[in-house]
Amino acid sequence: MDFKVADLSLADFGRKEIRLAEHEMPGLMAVRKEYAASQPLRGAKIMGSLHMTIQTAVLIETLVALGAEVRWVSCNIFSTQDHAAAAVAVGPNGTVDNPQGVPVFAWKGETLEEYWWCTEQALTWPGGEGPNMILDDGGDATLLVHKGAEYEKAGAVPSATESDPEEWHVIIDLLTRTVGEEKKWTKIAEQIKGVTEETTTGVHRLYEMFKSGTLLFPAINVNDSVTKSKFDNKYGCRHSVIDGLNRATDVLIGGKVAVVCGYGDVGKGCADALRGQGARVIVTEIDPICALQAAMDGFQVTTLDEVVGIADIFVTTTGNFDIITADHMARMKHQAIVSNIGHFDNEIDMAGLAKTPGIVRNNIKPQVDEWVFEDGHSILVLAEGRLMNLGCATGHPSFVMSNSFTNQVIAQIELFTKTEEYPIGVYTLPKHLDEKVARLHLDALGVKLTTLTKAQAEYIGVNVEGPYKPEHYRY
Ligand SMILES: O=C(Nc1ccc2nc(N3CCOCC3)sc2c1)c1ccc(CN2C(=O)C=NC2=O)cc1
Repeated sequence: MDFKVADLSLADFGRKEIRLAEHEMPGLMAVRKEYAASQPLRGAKIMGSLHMTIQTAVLIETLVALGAEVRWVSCNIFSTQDHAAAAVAVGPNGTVDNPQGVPVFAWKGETLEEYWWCTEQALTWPGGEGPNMILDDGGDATLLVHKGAEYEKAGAVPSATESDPEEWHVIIDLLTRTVGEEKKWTKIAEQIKGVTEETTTGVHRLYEMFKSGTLLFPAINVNDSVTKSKFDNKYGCRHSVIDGLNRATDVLIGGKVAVVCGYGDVGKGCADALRGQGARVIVTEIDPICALQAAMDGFQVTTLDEVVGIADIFVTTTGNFDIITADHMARMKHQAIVSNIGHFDNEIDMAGLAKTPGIVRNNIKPQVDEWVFEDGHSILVLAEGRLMNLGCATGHPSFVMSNSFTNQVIAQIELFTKTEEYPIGVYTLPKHLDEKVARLHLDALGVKLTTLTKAQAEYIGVNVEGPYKPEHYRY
């Protein structure tokens, strides 16, 4: 059994939390049942690069239940939950003294060198062969295979592009050590039937590679399934923005003024949650359609400059940068709370804040800093301006991840069993499979669907069993 985790003795704790998470991940448990007999992933050798959390452990063990061999790493050096990694390595039938689980190479707080070493380990089966499927989040596994093959083809160090990670030299060092006569990476790339990609960052990289003609195998863009991104963004953040605020500050949200910057799916979820806690929510927006939606949903919509001095809580959700500047923060109320839950870490100008004359940073506890201005007033910044639902809480809850990960399993089955239907390119799942993911979650919420009559179906031009909407439909 090859694996590398922080502490195998955490496996029992991890196993208990995996068992609880399974109850909250009905989509994954349903596909285990549906495909138990047919074993559609028999023969699949899946390398996964996705945050090694309790929820991901349920995904991994679902892939195994469908017949796959799996090797796993986390796609972020900080995101591993060590008890989840330990439980995956030991497995449901193993023991700490006799691990019988999945080879996993992940621990919280990896160095960049360790991170890429883990990725290479998970891409290398005993005997030197590689995977025939990749399950990626952010595209690092796909990147390493492509750069290795490029290196071997050119016989020279591949060039970095702007979407390549800043630790480019680490990758080159690894490749220089591993490329060779046996064309390790070329053979790995040739064996891969396809990759399924979880997030926008990885999807962007895939479209770039396809556009430049360098994509070596087909890809399914899981991110753009409605039952993935809409649920992550709206329902995941609706849950976790409150979780993050409470764990970080225990501040009473009711009666306070909360500003939500951005009214996309993330902003909609956050505004709804904060209003639910009794806050008076004010929205800022650049887009007239989103602004009109916010107004029609009963929120005041104005500029940050107008309200920066009266608000108690700020949440940025825009996916843009410098939304809250150092000047904004200097003008905020004493002990205003500033947080970001948008897609990247640069929505709050932390560098500008740190350069403010006379500013003093008091760390209150991990992920909570008080920044004291010269005039004596202070603000509380969460997670150093990074994603507060991950830094201060545990990200999206299991039920939301069940939607995302059921898309992943269905996409893996689709690409592995129907490879010939997917020439090199980047695809989204057909709508009937997106609808299938939703169907698999309805029983757990007590939903009873209504059935169209044949006449009604003909009337609106759909099949009784769906799909029910045109491709361009916006839910
Ligand atoms: O990124 C994730 N997590 C994470 C956790 C801690 C952390 N600490 C950091 N630092 C930065 C430097 O200073 C030290 C602290 S960065 C960081 C990131 C993450 C994303 C999606 C899911 C998906 N998911 C699940 O699997 C279950 N719920 C989810 O949302 C998980 C983790």
